Amino acid sequence: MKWNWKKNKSLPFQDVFGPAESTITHVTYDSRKIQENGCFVSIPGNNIDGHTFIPDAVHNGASTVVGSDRDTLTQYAASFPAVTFVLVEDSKTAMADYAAHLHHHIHKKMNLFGVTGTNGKTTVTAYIRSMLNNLGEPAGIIGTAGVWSKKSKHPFKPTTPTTPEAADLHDIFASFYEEGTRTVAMEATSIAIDLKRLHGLEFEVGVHTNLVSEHMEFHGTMENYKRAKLKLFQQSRQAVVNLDDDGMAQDILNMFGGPVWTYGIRRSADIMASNIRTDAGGSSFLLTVQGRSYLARAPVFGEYNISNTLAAVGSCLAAGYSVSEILCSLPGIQGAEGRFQIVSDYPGKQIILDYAHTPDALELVVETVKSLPHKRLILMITGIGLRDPAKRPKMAAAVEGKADHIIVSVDHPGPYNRQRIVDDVASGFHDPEAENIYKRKHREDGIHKALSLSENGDLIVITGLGFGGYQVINDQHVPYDELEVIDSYFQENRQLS
Ligand SMILES: CC(=O)N[C@H]1[C@@H](OP(=O)(O)OP(=O)(O)OC[C@H]2O[C@@H](n3ccc(=O)[nH]c3=O)[C@H](O)[C@@H]2O)O[C@H](CO)[C@@H](O)[C@@H]1O[C@H](C)C(=O)N[C@@H](C)C(=O)N[C@H](CCC(=O)O)C(=O)O
Ligand SMILES: Nc1ncnc2c1ncn2[C@@H]1O[C@H](COP(=O)(O)OP(=O)(O)OP(=O)(O)O)[C@@H](O)[C@H]1O
Repeated sequence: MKWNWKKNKSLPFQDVFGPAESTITHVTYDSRKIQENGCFVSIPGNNIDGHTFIPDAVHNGASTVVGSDRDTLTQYAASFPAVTFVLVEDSKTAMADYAAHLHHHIHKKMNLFGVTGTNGKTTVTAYIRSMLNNLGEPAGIIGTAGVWSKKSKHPFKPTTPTTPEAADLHDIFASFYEEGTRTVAMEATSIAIDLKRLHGLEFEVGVHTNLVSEHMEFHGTMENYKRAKLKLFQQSRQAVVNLDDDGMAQDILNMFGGPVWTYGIRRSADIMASNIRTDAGGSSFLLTVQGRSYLARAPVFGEYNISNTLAAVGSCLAAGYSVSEILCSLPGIQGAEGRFQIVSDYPGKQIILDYAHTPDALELVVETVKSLPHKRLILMITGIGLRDPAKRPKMAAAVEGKADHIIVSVDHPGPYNRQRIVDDVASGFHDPEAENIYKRKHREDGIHKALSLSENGDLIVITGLGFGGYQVINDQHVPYDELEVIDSYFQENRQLS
């Protein structure tokens, strides 16, 4: 696409140096991804200033370089006269605007659901996707579980854990649109919102799950964290709000002017669930929508997943589906990988994998599994190197005395000392040296230890960040496959002491 920077008034910028016209085939923030006729957006990062990589980007074929540092751009414009240099006030918002322009603002033709909240985002997006697909509306998801169109997993290589950078998002929307997936349920994390990855998007529905303390290492205070999440609702036409949540439900209701569907189990709301009964195949419950009740069934476990189901029901109601259509789609609802995933490949072993990585999430999972038949409960919990260290001992406190054996291990150590992370978690137990507590510095060893402790009839519950395809070790994304790790135990029948 040829861009004439001076003539096209819809492209915001402050100044242009070099040729006023440039050909652009892709927009990216990473010089290593630049190819012929790429538009490189230099972003001042946490580690290094993206302006440093301008020569690399030009060498790799950039026709256009965007940045916010006037002096640097004018210097490079003199060295590379064939390249267009575009000065902007804010590189991140410019990147979102330019990526949208490159793809002819296709996002405006798409039906976007944005899900925010501390816990449950991935699950709710997966539920919405499966319900809409069951209802005949091709829907995809974008989030921690990866990028899935209606058909299959997208070959997108993530550079962020959950919500991709704006340039990547617009590429994904374009490829979804091309293959006929016009509806997307995506996770809208507070960090992504603060870092303007969602700049310019308009959501048909903004969905809220809950707000408890998380990501303090980024936001610093709960107020900042909440403020970031609230911004999603400034970009949404309708809202789905969990009234059971004390963290931010009322704040959304106070600020939001559009149509709202509220949901809740403990508090009166537009959409409610009661009389919840769980069996080996899932849960049955009374679904009440605006005062009328219906018998509903869904293959989900635990009250929190009923709550997540209500969020998905609210999203489908907001999208215009009737209650009877929704009731038909509920039995086909599907969760995301690793979210209360039951592994039934190994006879005699009952294994449940769950992404719980906050103290609250951990408590809920343990409460839920306790209602399933079992002899002993063997539980693995983790401390996350790359997240707020203050949370680590709280993970132990959340489960103390609630399992027969507890294994403490590590997720995403990053550059941090593994032993320190394990010890930080264990310090939350009254007696960190108790004989039913085992410390393992590597997730793989923790899982093998849990399996080696188990006998027939025991329930093995492995929690933490085992899904996503990698673990961050130092500054490397090292490939990691949870199911392979489990399988290797049975292949080797290894017994760790
Ligand atoms: C805090 C944060 O969001 N960091 C993201 C940010 O990294 P950074 O600011 O450290 O980047 P940097 O290393 O200083 O580099 C600066 C710029 O130079 C560029 N560069 C760098 C090297 C090079 O050779 N060429 C080049 O052009 C980089 O692409 C970048 O644009 O830009 C990188 C490139 O996109 C991201 O990979 C990185 O996400 C890291 C991996 C991360 O962990 N992000 C987390 C905090 C995050 O975003 N999490 C949220 C919430 C998760 C959840 O709760 O579920 C999420 O939405 O994922
Ligand atoms: N509605 C909920 N309330 C509380 N806890 C929940 C809820 N839904 C899920 N959880 C717990 O949180 C864990 C993570 O769930 P999920 O991946 O859906 O959340 P998330 O918000 O996407 O988290 P992340 O952004 O960190 O990936 C689950 O495995 C479960 O233990």
